[in-house]
Amino acid sequence: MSSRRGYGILNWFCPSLFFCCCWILFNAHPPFSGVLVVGLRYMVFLELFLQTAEKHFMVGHRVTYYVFTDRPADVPRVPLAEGRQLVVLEVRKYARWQDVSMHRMEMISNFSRQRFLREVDYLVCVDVDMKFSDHMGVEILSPLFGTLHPSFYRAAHEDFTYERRPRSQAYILREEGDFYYVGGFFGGSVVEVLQLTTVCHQAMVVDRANAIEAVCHDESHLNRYLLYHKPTKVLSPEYLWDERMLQRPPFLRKLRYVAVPKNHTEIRN
Ligand SMILES: CC(=O)N[C@H]1[C@@H](OP(=O)(O)OP(=O)(O)OC[C@H]2O[C@@H](n3ccc(=O)[nH]c3=O)[C@H](O)[C@@H]2O)O[C@H](CO)[C@H](O)[C@@H]1O
Ligand SMILES: [Mn+2]
Repeated sequence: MSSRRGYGILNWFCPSLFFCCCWILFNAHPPFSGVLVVGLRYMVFLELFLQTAEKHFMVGHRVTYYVFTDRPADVPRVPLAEGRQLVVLEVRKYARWQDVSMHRMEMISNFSRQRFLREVDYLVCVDVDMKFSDHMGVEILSPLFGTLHPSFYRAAHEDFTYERRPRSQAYILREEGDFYYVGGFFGGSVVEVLQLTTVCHQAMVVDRANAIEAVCHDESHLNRYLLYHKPTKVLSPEYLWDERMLQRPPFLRKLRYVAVPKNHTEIRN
């Protein structure tokens, strides 16, 4: 693997307020990672996210966590290993959780152009309401990678929850589709992530103008993009799992990044 400046992970979360966060990893071959935390309620996830990332994520590499948030003062101080740093990037908030989630594409696109292109080689974009629970290293890195959604890795493509209304820019025909990718874990080189997030954001702008919102929001647009721009690596659901919703099948020996239980109604409203 050759990389000039780093790998990156982006993870985000935001509830009623807007807060987001990213990470960057710098090393001889540095990665970058990012998280979005918008809103006070999603801020409760950030500490465990950072603590477990320090334990499992790109250990031994130089990492920058970019935290996008509307509440910079509330970002927890978590001790970071040498060569790892946290950068807080202030962003605006949106009233609806769906808008917070969808606007991640716009934020990553803008910050990629403004600074990530210069600062890191790879971006990893992840949900913040999660924790790392096993090793996650440079094996995930590739020019463009997506992750199989843990609820759909065994499903037939006709049953994927793709957007099926032709009026939406995220529309996918019944007979099309390779995989159903999860919205909470994707990434790649900064150039590829810039392209992906720009296209997805523009598609959401068109949808809004046409008064339609894709069924799974940014995840629907991510799926449409990855159908026509094939990822160079597809990660198994080991890389994003939800133990509350799903029983771990015996062939999945490790769960590396798992959902932290949350009360959806309470946290989102
Ligand atoms: C694991 C998984 O399947 N994740 C996807 C799923 O999200 P979830 O159903 O897990 O939604 P969620 O509540 O985690 O929201 C997605 C993310 O947006 C951020 N956030 C959201 C609201 C808010 O007020 N503040 C805030 O910071 C935060 O980083 C959060 O993790 O569906 C969403 C779209 O419907 C996105 O595609 C998510 O990536
Ligand atoms: Mn989530």
